[in-house]
Amino acid sequence: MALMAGLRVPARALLRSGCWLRGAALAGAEAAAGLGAGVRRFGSQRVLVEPDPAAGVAVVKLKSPPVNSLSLELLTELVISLEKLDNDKTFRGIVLTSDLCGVFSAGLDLTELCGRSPAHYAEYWRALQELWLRLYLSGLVSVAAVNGASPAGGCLLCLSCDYRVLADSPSCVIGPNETRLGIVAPFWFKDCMVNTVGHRAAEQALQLGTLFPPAEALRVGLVDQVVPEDQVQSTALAAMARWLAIPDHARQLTKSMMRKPTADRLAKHREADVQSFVSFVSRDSIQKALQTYLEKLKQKG
Ligand SMILES: CC/C=C\CCC/C=C/C(=O)SCCNC(=O)CCNC(=O)[C@H](O)C(C)(C)COP(=O)(O)OP(=O)(O)OC[C@H]1O[C@@H](n2cnc3c(N)ncnc32)[C@H](O)[C@@H]1OP(=O)(O)O
Repeated sequence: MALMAGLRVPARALLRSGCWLRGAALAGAEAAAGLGAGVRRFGSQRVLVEPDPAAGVAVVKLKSPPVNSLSLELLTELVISLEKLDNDKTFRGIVLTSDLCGVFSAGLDLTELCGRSPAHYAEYWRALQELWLRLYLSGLVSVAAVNGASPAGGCLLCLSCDYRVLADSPSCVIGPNETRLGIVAPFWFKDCMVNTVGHRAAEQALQLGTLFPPAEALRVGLVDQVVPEDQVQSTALAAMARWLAIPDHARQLTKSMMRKPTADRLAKHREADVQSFVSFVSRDSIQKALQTYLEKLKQKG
């Protein structure tokens, strides 16, 4: 304990990243899923990809301790992994999950949004747009296995998938809490919310910055299933099997028909959206609000 207190961040990071206590159970689950025997993991420093070529499915795990906040590096690595999987005919589906315990993704990395240059904000926002467009329009079936808290940008990742399974734990809150930070979700995040939960529920959640506990997230339709924590990945894989039973071409054309009009609203005006973000985030009042929020988070930790 004293050692862990002395090495606060690394110890927490290790606990989360390794999920030490669950290591043996996970190894067993991997073996049961057919991983390990001749099947190679790939990916990058922050994104672990566990392929199951026989099933045509890859489990994509975010592993950027301590909280999988969406840094420029994580966004870039995730786009690269998704592009690779999208272009590999072996794969028909991905399960997106977290390799950390208790957190799916803390959303945008606030250190990317504070005290940086306009050029940096623009580069960061382009990377976020790129990730959203790639995930939202992916021809692969995407199932989010949400095994931890998923505020704001974390929620956006989940909403961009085709199906969401959330762990039934009080810490596994999900929702668009931006206004609570004094910031505003982009219109394409708003559109995703509306498309998922309907206009009235989206309006309330976005204005109030609601973080839904699991039962409420299920009730409002933000997630499709809530299951015990240790069943999130297996439930996501079972859901995946149902989606993969549909012929790809018909499902993909239908997905595109449903999603392209939403994606096009951004795709056709990407640069204007970048400039609007840069001017918003550069305001003194927004910088102050973000700094204050980040300091509160650090004090809490
Ligand atoms: C101007 C922008 C305009 C529009 C953009 C709108 C679109 C999207 C916006 C966003 O996504 S904003 C980010 C919103 N995210 C949050 O509000 C989540 C904040 N974090 C938390 O609530 C918690 O950290 C947690 C995810 C529930 C995990 O809690 P836990 O107790 O497990 O960890 P702890 O709080 O101690 O954090 C550990 C460590 O990580 C740092 N941290 C947390 N979140 C972020 C983050 N989003 N960005 C950067 N850093 C983050 C936290 O400060 C701690 O750091 P420390 O170890 O140095 O103390």
